[in-house]
Amino acid sequence: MIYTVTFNPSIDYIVSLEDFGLGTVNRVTKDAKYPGGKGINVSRVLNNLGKKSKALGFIGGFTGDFIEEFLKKENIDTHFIKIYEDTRINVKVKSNEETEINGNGPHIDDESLERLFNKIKKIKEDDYLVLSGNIQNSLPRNMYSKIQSLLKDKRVKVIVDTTKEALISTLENKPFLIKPNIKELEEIFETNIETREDVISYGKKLVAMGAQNVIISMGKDGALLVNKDVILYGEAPKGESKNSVGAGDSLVAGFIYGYGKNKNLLDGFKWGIACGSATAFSMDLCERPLVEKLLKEIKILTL
Ligand SMILES: Nc1ncnc2c1ncn2[C@@H]1O[C@H](COP(=O)(O)OP(=O)(O)OP(=O)(O)O)[C@@H](O)[C@H]1O
Ligand SMILES: O=P(O)(O)OC[C@@]1(O)O[C@H](CO)[C@@H](O)[C@@H]1O
Repeated sequence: MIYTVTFNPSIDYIVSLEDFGLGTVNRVTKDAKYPGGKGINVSRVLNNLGKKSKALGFIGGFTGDFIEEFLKKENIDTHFIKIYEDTRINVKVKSNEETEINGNGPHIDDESLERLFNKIKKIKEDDYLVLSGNIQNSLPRNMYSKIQSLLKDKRVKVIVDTTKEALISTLENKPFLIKPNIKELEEIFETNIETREDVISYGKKLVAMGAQNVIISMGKDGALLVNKDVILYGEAPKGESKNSVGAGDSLVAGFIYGYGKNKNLLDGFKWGIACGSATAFSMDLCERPLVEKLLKEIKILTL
């Protein structure tokens, strides 16, 4: 079974405008609301590919209800812990450029946390666990590392997609996969990344620090996969970008789906890039027919 954990889900309120002006009233031409948060996006893409997962995390208030009902309608298995405060709303402005405004999110009390830990302890050998997205500021930065420790005696494949200390603290427990984008890689190493060689060299450092596999996603420039044996580069297909929100989560979902078929990294990488790009070319998260079409165009090079 694949479990996704979203500590800080959101309603993603997506607004399209002709020109976005600061300090003035902006009128939208189109808007939409989707359940968001990185783990939830992974569960939704897996579902679109025809693969079941269980979505775990914390939701609260009317915004939390919206998310749960939306996911139930899509037939996604949810096991959320209900908390007192409202789930956040993240605003995504699509105009000449994309601008995102992400909320802080609600407080998580100790009892709710304990309830999540108890669910996670039940995860079995050979299951997958996706720990994705921001953890509320009131919680310790090593929260994902603590969760890994709950499973240390089981061979669970842990996938981590988050930022800075929260990500770094998971490396000593040897996650199966981490997926920083370039900006996140720059933040981790407090540096500017200019060339593909830079990306590879920082990817190798993350492997030396404990990650079994590192996929660095690079938007329209595709992605690099680095582990102790190989360096693979996957070119992204060309197309009109409609939405980059969730492209990285789609890559993670595609990877798990493709890898899970024959435990083959190359297949995982191809499916990952196809799903990421299919989401970039869609208004919502990717659907299987476009993913299958793009899959035929993906070229992987061994560097
Ligand atoms: N404009 C684009 N054209 C083609 N493919 C794209 C484009 N943007 C993203 N992709 C695909 O999606 C993958 C993930 O994208 P990206 O690097 O933007 O992830 P991310 O920054 O983690 O996204 P997010 O945080 O919004 O989920 C890329 O590796 C690529 O395959
Ligand atoms: O604030 P976080 O947890 O870092 O990111 C949250 C978020 O931007 O990530 C998803 C896209 O990856 C969106 O659905 C959601 O709004």
